[in-house]
Amino acid sequence: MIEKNTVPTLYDWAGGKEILEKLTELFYKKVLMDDLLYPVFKNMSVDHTIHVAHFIAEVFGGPKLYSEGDEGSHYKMISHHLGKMLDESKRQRWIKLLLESCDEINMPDDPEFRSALVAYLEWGSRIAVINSGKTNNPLNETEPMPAWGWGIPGGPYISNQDS
Ligand code: HEM
Repeated sequence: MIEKNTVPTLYDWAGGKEILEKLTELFYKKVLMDDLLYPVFKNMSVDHTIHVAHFIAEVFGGPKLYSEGDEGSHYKMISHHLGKMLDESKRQRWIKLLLESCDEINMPDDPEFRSALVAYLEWGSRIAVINSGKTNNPLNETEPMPAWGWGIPGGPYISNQDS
């Protein structure tokens, strides 16, 4: 049970680094078995799976696993999407497989967490599609990493029993 006056980060509530690494490991297994997404990801780098976990971890308020640990940046992440020519059908499949993976590894499914998670995935994936049609990176190299929070709900679900 969480204290009412201490709101965890999305990263902590999700289960931290281990759960996010487990999530992307399962997700990219599904991606590589998917007819629509296999051609997009068949040449992905060996570090891709772990880098995406670390990127999301950092955006969700965790340690700087991507920008410091992996020497990444928001600019570099955007660069990876340039010219990939993604479209809405690929984006929707990507989201579907990711959310299926969340359920299969029993990530928190309270309304507040899933609402914040889906909002972030919608935002990030739509930006990925937009940038995939470009050849030049629209960001400055010094652009900070995005940061995501709970939004209006303000924190995870607390049942009436706990109040
Ligand atoms: C919230 C949404 C997304 C996030 C946070 C994200 C994150 C990332 C990151 C961190 C990388 C770089 C990995 C590295 O440093 O090695 C990357 C690369 C890439 N992403 Fe995304 N991505 C998102 C959405 C998408 C979507 C919707 C697609 C396709 C449907 C996509 C396709 C790719 C591809 C093809 C690469 C390059 C893989 C490689 O060649 O190594 N991404 N993404």
